[in-house]
Amino acid sequence: MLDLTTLSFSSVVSRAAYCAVFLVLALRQREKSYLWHWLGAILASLLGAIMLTREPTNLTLPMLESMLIFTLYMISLVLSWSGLRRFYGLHFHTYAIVATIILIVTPALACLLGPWFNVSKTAISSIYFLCATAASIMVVAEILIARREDLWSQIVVAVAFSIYAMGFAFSAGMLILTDLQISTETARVTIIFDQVNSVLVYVGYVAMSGERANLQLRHQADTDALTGLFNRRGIQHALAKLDLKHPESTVCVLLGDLDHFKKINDTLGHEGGDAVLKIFAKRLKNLMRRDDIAVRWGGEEFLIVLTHTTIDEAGAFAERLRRHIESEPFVIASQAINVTISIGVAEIERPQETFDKAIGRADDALYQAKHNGRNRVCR
Ligand SMILES: Nc1nc2c(ncn2[C@@H]2O[C@H](COP(=O)(O)OP(=O)(O)OP(=O)(O)O)[C@@H](O)[C@H]2O)c(=O)[nH]1
Repeated sequence: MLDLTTLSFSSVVSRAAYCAVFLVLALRQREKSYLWHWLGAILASLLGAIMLTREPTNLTLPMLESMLIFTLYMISLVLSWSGLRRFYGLHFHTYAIVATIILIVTPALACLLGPWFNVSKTAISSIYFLCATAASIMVVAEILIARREDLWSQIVVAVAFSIYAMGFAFSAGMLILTDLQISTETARVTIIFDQVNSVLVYVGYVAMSGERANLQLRHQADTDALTGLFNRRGIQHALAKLDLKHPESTVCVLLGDLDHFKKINDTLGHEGGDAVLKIFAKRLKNLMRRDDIAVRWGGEEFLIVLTHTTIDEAGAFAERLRRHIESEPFVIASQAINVTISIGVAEIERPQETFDKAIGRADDALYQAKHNGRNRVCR
């Protein structure tokens, strides 16, 4: 069986190692403020763990040292929470700041004032455990209730803090309701529990950061930087996500090409042409439903995939888009420019026809539209 000193020592060493990892991460990505919060959280708990190596049950320590340890652990929990808020890009409301200050200060005040009012060390510890429970619940709520991002790794952190919350609540309950004294055995279990759980938390943070960076990279690789629409690579991923399993569901493709774009470039310059492309993409997105897919297919050519849409509905959509572009001039650097679009429409003959073939037919229809005088829709 491992003795308390060895367990406390390993707790300090593992926290020191995580500090080193987070320091490197934070220094490499200084703009990511959440990494600094989490580094602070680990540092505070490292200092707390160092202080506890002297007396892991924290019962015979002088009150001032106990106060410091409780404060450090509360700071660590609060920084975990604030780091999460920064991670999700959220600001701190005044009520949340007040709540966190209360959580940090309460156990410290209990340590300071407790002896004056003959409050036992056990009761003071239970106040700390109650505050720690509240802080852990705040972290879990931040992740689970808000569900701001679809990251699997955040579930690891939420589970770890749920276990912390239950552990803290259990400890507070035991201290309040029973005569339980913090024995060597209790301290041993607590340190092992904390050791395992803290690994889940810190590895979870690193995984959250990595998972999000991965998703962002994939998003960038799939997206056209100028318009924010999918690029040719992205459509493969977008199509894979679509529910096309039902053979009855009709899918249509539209291929649109802005008319005389070369002239627009000649008039406004390349940057002006870029601005036209951006505005067009914005207007297109405003007309689309959630499941529709828009792709920048080439320079001024756009592919639109409409699911659960018949060819008549797709034709009507194309006509609506054409009129919307024609009717409202594009304003570029205070200059109003009339823009028109030609669109070819085709329905994918499912299940035998491939997307490429249907796009080929939409391209033929687009050619027809250009050939017939532009600013029109052809099937
Ligand atoms: N500003 C800008 N221009 C682009 C971009 N990609 C392609 N172009 C320009 O778009 C123009 C396309 O010209 P064309 O293919 O001749 O077609 P068009 O002038 O639109 O004529 P029609 O399609 O026949 O109506 C070319 O001048 C390209 O340089 C881009 O990302 N930004």
